[in-house]
Amino acid sequence: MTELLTAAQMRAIEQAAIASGEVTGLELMERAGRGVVEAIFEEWPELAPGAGVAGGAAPSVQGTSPPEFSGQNEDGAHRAVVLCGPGNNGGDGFVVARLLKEAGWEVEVFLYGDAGKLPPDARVNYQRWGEMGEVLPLTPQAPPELAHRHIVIDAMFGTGLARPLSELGPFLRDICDCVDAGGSLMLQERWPYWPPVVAIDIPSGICADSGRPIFDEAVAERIRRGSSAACAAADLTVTFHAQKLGHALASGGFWCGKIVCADIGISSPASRTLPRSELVKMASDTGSRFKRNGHKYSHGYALILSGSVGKGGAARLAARGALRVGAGAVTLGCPPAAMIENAAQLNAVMLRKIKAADALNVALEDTRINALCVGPGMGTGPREAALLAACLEQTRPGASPGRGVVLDADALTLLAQNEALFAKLHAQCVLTPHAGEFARLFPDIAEKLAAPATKGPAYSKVDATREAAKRAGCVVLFKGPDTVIAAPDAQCSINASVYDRSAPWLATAGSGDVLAGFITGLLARGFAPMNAAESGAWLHTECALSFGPGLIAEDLPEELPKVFRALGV
Ligand SMILES: NC(=O)C1=CN([C@@H]2O[C@H](COP(=O)(O)OP(=O)(O)OC[C@H]3O[C@@H](n4cnc5c(N)ncnc54)[C@H](OP(=O)(O)O)[C@@H]3O)[C@@H](O)[C@H]2O)[C@@H](O)CC1
Ligand SMILES: [K+]
Repeated sequence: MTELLTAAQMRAIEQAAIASGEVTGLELMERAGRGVVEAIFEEWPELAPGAGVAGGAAPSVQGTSPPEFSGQNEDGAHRAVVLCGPGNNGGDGFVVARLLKEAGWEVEVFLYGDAGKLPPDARVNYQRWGEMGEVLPLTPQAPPELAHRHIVIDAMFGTGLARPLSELGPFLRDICDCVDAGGSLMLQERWPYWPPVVAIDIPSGICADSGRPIFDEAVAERIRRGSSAACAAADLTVTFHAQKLGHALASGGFWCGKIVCADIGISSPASRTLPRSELVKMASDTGSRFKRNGHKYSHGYALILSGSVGKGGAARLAARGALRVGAGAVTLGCPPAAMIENAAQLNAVMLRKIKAADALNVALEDTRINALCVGPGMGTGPREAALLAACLEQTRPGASPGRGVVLDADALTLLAQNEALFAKLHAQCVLTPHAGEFARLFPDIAEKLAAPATKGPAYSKVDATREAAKRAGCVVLFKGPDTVIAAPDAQCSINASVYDRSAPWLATAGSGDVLAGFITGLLARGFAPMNAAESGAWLHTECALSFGPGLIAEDLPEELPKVFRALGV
């Protein structure tokens, strides 16, 4: 997990740096533009000065001839189109145009908006560029030619996007087409028709706080007809200082392509999110550190409630996850009829008959049990509702011993159906809904999140999860490729499986049950609910990355020892 900022936080950091005299806005813009150019040359070394493409043919692929068009003008220069917008994102674009021109490129610059209204720093860079080349108007009626160029720079809108880019939609479609068509091709193969698109800060049209494209009904209709796009896709996005929420949430990761964060030399207040090093430390705590001495029960004891005959797989996966993550002992509590089935499948996990709520209360007289997991494969009948009520009662803050409880799957369905149960939620609980479960539990919040984003900053998954956590009075882990974890006091983390942490194979049956087990095991180890949820989610992704494609849920707990070893535990 890395520190992610909102657009407002980034502006505040920038303003503080300027106010302290550390740097001027103009210097920041220069560094931003330089960061973009450096990232381009790093990503495509064949475009870097002295790489041998300029003045010669485009590099060939595996000894084959270069494409008919090699992309250079008659002087052999590389060619770039820079699309600038009316704010400081456009200002960055003018810097990039100047730096590329200084590197010998042929650069065409277009401005969307009125040059007279550019903010001061952008205007200075507009004027500096004006001494080197012309600026043409970017109009939807006469969009610039993108083919036969080496790079397209999207500097139209960044963190200041406030409204839908309605009239630019058809042109954005062309940009998306470049990215779509070129996606699987090597750079030299995509030329001359599909130049790579480099977005400055964030692809234009994407809200930096939510990762959602901002569009209105008119654009939505045009998108449905295929004649428009809501935002400009990118092959490479270069952002500054720190990634923004919109790079990780919703479809942000998809539209950004690859992301690079350029250092523009400003210091900022300490991170309020959990850095990776902290998680590594916490992950280490789940392994050897707490196990240097003591006995199994001093490492935590988890009780996982299971469903009836034939429904025990989910709870068994959770139990295995809890044990592997480091709980000293794990018991699976199941209806008597399911004992034989579970006994045939389990060894290290212990078994106990729990027919109904009274049996659960007896089981919980064992004060060594300090974490519970309720819901995976459990069922949603009256027995299960009573079990859930008993669990909530037995884990309430102040009860002795202190216990944490993970509520997943069928427990979430029961909570959605039963207001009285929902009202019993408390600070020791962790809810782990996927999108469907979240919508059943918090329909009004889900509706807000699903409503089209028509202005920025748009309502985000972070907003939704925070609101849900506050209402429920407990930690909510809202699953997805952009998992968001929030506590009632508004603490929030994102565990996004995007970019180099992308693990689409994690979307496999039973994977959520293992996650519930990981969190339960960490609660048993004494982690606070928020830390247990954050670390569980992070380890879950690490296991998926470590295993790779082909992963099934059973593999996740078995991968943990390898992940711990890699962490130096
Ligand atoms: N913060 C930092 O540290 C650094 C920031 N830097 C850079 O600054 C960027 C942020 O600049 P920014 O604030 O000027 O916002 P930006 O995205 O250029 O757009 C604002 C303009 O767009 C307009 N507008 C909005 N929506 C519109 C629409 N739908 N259709 C039409 N117009 C629309 C809006 O108009 P208004 O709403 O004011 O009427 C305003 O004119 C940031 O992303 C980064 O690239 C770097 O230089 C280095 C350090
Ligand atoms: K942009």
